[in-house]
Amino acid sequence: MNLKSRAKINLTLDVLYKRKDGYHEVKMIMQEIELSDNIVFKECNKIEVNCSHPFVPSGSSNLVYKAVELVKEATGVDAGISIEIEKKIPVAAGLGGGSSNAATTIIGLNKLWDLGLTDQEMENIASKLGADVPFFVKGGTQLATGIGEDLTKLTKAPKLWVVLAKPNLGISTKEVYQNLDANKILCHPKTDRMITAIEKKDIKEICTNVGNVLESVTLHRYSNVRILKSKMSEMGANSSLMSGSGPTVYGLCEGYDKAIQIAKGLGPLSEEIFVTKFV
Ligand SMILES: C[C@@](CO)(OP(=O)(O)O)[C@H](O)COP(=O)(O)OP(=O)(O)OC[C@H]1O[C@@H](n2ccc(N)nc2=O)[C@H](O)[C@@H]1O
Ligand SMILES: Nc1ncnc2c1ncn2[C@@H]1O[C@H](COP(=O)(O)OP(=O)(O)O)[C@@H](O)[C@H]1O
Repeated sequence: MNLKSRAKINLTLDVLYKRKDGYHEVKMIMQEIELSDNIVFKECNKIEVNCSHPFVPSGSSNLVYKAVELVKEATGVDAGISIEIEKKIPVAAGLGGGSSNAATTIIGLNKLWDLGLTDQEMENIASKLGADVPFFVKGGTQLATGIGEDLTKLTKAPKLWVVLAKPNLGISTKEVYQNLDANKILCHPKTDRMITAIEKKDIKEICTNVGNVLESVTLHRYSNVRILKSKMSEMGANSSLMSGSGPTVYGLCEGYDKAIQIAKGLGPLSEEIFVTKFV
């Protein structure tokens, strides 16, 4: 069996405060995009996870392996599986690639092993793997609160094209959060306005209200992320923003031709550029 494992971007990402457990209380709107990895499931008598990408581990430290173990633990199934991850989503990029692979694994095993798990049960398993993992069980457009695991499905957002540019550096989410002072955030995104804009399918308002407080950490440290963001806007994207903890920057466009034109213009500045769209 083959399943697509799609990436996400954060249309908004607000941090409300740092919690006692060290995590940050967030309020963010996540959007699933078409860019995807391919996950291949094959019958096997033990757990095997392979990925040929140089920065993604094979074997037991891959999030997918951990997802298989958790599904087995939660359901009592005694079976093996061989999983191959064909990577296209840039790694450590703010696009949730590993989280998506883990959620797709839970969904895949639910089908293959005929487990009858509900979405809620799959989200509960997913939340043990990482803050971003539960989002990918249902995908689409969702409001995420808590550390990212309290989810509310929103109306499907209107179709927008997305130009992604990933600078040649990997970013640790943990480090970005550690370098954020939640008490000194000057400008919080207007999440509620974004929700209304999505409900009304108001593209202009959606593009006006994108915002990510983690930009204050990553843009400050890396000039190439700053440059990519301003170039996207200069070249005519309706808006541009860093996704998650970065360093990927995205530009939103109403038309495919504009998105392609921007992607071509960014060529010399970034090795990994994709044109994709909202799911
Ligand atoms: C920033 C976001 C936005 O969507 O995405 P990415 O940039 O990773 O794609 C997420 O909050 C990332 O979610 P995820 O990547 O699953 O995070 P986890 O593995 O659970 O946590 C990694 C580390 O980030 C910090 N962390 C994570 C989530 C959160 N709400 N507060 C935190 O402080 C913690 O230090 C944790 O040890
Ligand atoms: N299946 C996986 N796909 C991608 N990265 C993985 C996977 N399993 C473990 N990792 C590790 O998780 C880290 C974060 O990767 P990723 O999920 O792509 O980040 P982000 O959420 O910032 O886009 C990487 O350094 C990688 O080594």
